[in-house]
Amino acid sequence: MSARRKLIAGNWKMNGLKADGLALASDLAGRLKGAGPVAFDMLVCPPFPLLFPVGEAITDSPLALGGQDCAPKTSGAHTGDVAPTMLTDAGCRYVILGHSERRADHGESDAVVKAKAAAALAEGLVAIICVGETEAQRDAGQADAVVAGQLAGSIPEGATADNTVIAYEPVWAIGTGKTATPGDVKAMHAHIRAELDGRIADAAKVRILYGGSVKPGNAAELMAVENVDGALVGGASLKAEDFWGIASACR
Ligand SMILES: O=C(CO)COP(=O)(O)O
Repeated sequence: MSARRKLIAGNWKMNGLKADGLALASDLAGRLKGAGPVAFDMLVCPPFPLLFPVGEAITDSPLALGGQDCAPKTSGAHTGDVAPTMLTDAGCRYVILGHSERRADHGESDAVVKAKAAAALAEGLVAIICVGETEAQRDAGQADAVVAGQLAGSIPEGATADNTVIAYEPVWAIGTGKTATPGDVKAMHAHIRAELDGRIADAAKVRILYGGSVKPGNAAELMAVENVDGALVGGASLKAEDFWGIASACR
């Protein structure tokens, strides 16, 4: 039994309008309330415009709220950006940073991710820092080196097991229906844990999530893998039944 409590995080990405988000979050909050003590923490990360209404709808629930990105600055002339303070103001406790879609769509480098994470930690948010290799990098035998480089470049000073979570999301497994094998996941999560040593205080206590086509049907197998401390879920987090099914696979 791991001392690390599992975190089941839903990344809604750019999906859903207000009514959808409210219905989904309220459904999950209701299930959490009805379930009594559970073996996991549950988090939803809606698009920015939904943070305030969803946050208000789940105020009295253990369901946690997170943003999908934040700026590396606290305020000012940065059109289109969202400050970490704005996330906490909306009720967020977490923020996803360095997701491969942001690295690809917005050219976010490790240095940018690190600056964002530093700003998030300064605001008291928990940073979920995403890493993962592309299919070409894996095929070339570079997966371990790529992930080690991302960890070295993206983790800010002051990171601890309490304020930082790592999410391993192989790019080729995101939204493709392909999942890494339990053996590959075990090897990569052990590699990540070893790389965290010396970079994060209490590295043994850091939660390392797996993400990439996690579904109710494969969750139990993946969540049982050593050093897998939860899931970062995209598509299957948009249906309460599926997301709850994934969480229920946690033992
Ligand atoms: O990118 C992901 C979560 O951040 C994973 O997305 P899918 O679960 O849709 O593959």
